[in-house]
Amino acid sequence: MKGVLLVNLGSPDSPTAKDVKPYLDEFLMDERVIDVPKWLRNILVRGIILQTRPKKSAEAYSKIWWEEGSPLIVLSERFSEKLRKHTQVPVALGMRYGSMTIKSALQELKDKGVDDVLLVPLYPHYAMSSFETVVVKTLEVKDEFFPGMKITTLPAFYKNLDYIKVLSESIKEGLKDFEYDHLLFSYHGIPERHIRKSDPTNFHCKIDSSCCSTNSVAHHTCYRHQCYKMTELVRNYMNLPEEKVSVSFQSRLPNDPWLKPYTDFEFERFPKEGKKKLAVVTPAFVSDCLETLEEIAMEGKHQFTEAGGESYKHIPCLNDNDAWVSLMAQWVDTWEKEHVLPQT
Ligand SMILES: C=CC1=C(C)c2cc3[nH]c(cc4nc(cc5[nH]c(cc1n2)c(C)c5CCC(=O)O)C(CCC(=O)O)=C4C)c(C)c3C=C
Ligand SMILES: [Fe+2]
Ligand SMILES: [Fe+2]
Repeated sequence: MKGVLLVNLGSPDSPTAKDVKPYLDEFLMDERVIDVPKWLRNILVRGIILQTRPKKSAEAYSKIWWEEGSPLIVLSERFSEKLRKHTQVPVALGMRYGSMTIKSALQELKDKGVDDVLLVPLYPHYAMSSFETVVVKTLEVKDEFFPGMKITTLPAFYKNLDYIKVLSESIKEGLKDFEYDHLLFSYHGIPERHIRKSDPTNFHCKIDSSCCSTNSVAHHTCYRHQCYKMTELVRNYMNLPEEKVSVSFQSRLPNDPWLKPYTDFEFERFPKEGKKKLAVVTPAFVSDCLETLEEIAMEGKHQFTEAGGESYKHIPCLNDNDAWVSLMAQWVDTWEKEHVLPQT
């Protein structure tokens, strides 16, 4: 029998340093997130980052935490609940890190008689630190605890035209009562090194202005290409002029070069260039989370207005948007009945 496993990133159990620390430990000790030899990762994460970050992160989480819990978890649960109403196929939700594990979600499916699973990493783009680590972890859990299960993965859907339509329509809705002179697509950043590591040709991705727009097999795993492609497709769908839209990358850790331009630098730059009414969309995330609600909606607004900006709006992620739920249900049903995955 077929079933669906949705997997998102995860959150700490509460916005306290005590709960944030083990969560960040699991997250940052992932070899696909901090991709250095284990002994060095130990020093960097446990010896340096975890000495100070949990307190700082807990303060940030406190600002966005809801009565029902972490926004990312609550919104992912709302999405799963709605999806269950739209499809006959059993749906379970797990998180890559934290206490809502992939193992318990697979167990939930197994208890319902499921042995053929569609794995849906809740990320529109491929990156080794997001999409790939979900796939690898799920296969590890399956091999160890559910060896009889079959797992099929839904590919990254960043350029699926139905998804582009749903995303664009939700952006249009978010912009309805807001006059803007620039629309910024702020994607989660990754270290530049990750792009080179994920390049199967070993030479295509130079992270210059041209590689991501020159056709290559590398694009299947090039996060940067996929972010620019998604932006272009949304811009075309919305019929916006090229100069009214741009891309940036947010949320970096110190010491490494990460994908540029950096979102916080753009917030400082835009007002000086006369872009004083800014709308920001965060399409690397399907659900609002710390990175959108605190870093963009709160901190970003502060940075932009301090730099001379006049008006600012963060457009929410798709969350449990009805059209998004229906599209996922359509993908699930097509896979269940026709064994076909969506075109990407
Ligand atoms: C090396 C560090 C990190 C990489 C690489 C990275 C990639 C990456 N992350 C997401 C999605 C999310 N990240 C979130 C929080 C978050 N991310 C990092 C570090 C890396 N992410 C940290 C340290 C944190 C924790 C918060 C903090 O201390 O600042 C979240 C939000 C989680 C929540 O509970 O709300 C999401 C979502 C993607 C998609 C990605 C690669 C493309
Ligand atoms: Fe992250
Ligand atoms: Fe590229």
